Amino acid sequence: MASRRLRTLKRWMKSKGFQWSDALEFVDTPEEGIAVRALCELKEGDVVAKMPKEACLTTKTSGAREIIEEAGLDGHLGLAFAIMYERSLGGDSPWNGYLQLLPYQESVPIVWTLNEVNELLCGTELHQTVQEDKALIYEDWKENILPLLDLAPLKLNPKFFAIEQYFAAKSLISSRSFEIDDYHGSGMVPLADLFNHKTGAEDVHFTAMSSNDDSDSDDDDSTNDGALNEEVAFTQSSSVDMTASNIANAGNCTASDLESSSDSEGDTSMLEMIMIKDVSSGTEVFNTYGLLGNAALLHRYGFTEQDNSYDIVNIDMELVLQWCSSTFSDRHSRARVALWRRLGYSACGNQNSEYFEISFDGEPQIELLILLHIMLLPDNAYQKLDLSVSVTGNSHESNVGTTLLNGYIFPNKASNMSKKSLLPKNTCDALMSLADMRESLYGLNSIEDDMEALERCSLVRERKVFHSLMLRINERKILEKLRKYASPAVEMNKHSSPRKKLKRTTKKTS
Ligand SMILES: C[S@@+](CC[C@H](N)C(=O)[O-])C[C@H]1O[C@@H](n2cnc3c(N)ncnc32)[C@H](O)[C@@H]1O
Repeated sequence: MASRRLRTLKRWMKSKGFQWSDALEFVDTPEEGIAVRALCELKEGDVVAKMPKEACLTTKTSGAREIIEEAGLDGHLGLAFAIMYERSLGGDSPWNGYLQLLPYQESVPIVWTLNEVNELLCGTELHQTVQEDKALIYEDWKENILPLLDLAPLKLNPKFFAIEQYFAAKSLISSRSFEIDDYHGSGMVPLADLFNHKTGAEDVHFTAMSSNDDSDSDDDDSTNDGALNEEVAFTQSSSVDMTASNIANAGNCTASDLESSSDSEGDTSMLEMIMIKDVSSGTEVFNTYGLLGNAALLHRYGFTEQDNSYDIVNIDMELVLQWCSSTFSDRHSRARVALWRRLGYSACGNQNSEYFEISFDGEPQIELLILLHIMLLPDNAYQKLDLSVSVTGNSHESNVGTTLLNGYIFPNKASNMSKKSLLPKNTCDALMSLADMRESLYGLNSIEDDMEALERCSLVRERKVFHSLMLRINERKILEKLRKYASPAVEMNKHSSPRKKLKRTTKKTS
């Protein structure tokens, strides 16, 4: 039996022209919220849900459109204002039936208190990012939203536009919004946002047909007529309106396919959820929010996954320089870093925040290995290399997948060969030191303490503690693997996996 809030949502969706397969069931539990389940077998290619763009909550459809446009509130700032505005209308909002189902906020770290952020995220990839996010979000609100509350003709009720409401709206956007099209930008897509996420094992995809004609926007350069824009960031499906013409055998719960927009001559007014694999009866139907590590999942969606192979740990350039300063003079370190750069190497990030990635397998980025190696070169070897770079330029990469630096061979970026087997001992020692320094950022608790704490922790009652422990522990396990990688005693797997192309996803801003 569906919960009252789900029944209200379904009535609202029907009244707005949403369609969903009767083979989908929405399940609402107090512990886990809403999930979507297959009531019978679903087949790859089935269109299981259709959502009218006009019924999505966007800066174009909201009653606040004029205010948003006049105030120049772009992107997510405008969408957050639209959410606060529609919430302020209560029962008078056209989205009331949808808004009543949403949580007040999603428990993502931007809505945690600063104390919680400092305590729970200390040392993790998210700590600094979330501190910065909180400050930036506050500034955005103060600069753009607060002044609107003083404009009498707008008659905005300050209660619904306070900083807490802004943070809450931002948390809903980060965890539930979709990129709709060039005209609407990102928006809240009812029904699509009921599906939970599974990394790399999703069942449905969210698709949006680019609309060129339903727009009065002046950017006429959207050339992808009828092209399917696949949104990799989550989504789900919902059940079909029984009146949909192409539902077969609904009474017997045979999965029915809604007419796809791509079949119906590029109907750009509808968004769709399409099955990308067969799903058997009784199982949950998952979307994907992207191939994300735990830091990014917690940051945007408020949860983590056990054994997430997209996890990474970063070692900041600052930490590397700190290690250098404990062994070498500043002059030495600066000269070696400069040579490393002249050889054409760089770290991830930008000049203000450079970092090196350690993959889920504990493998450091090759650029870090080369920097450490150059840092540790004896003076005469350094001078020889420096001279040869001055004479021949930075032609240090050969074509055969390796780089030869003063007698040591390093694999090139694209190369697959094991890096460890080629590492000089002093580079391994430096890696060990860096692993220890990175580990110390987590504070006094050992990884064993964290694991015990996780065992005692209730996912339902202590969600923030649970997911932050999961993040910490998995990051620390990567550092353990880095130590193994750098340890001369352990024979490494010579067929190490190719580095996954991972970005530092935690730097995202909503
Ligand atoms: C788009 S909503 C999905 C529907 C949501 N379960 C609800 O109750 O409305 C995204 C949110 O669902 C939850 N969620 C999604 N996938 C999850 C997963 N694999 N594990 C835990 N929570 C998940 C997170 O709270 C996330 O912010």
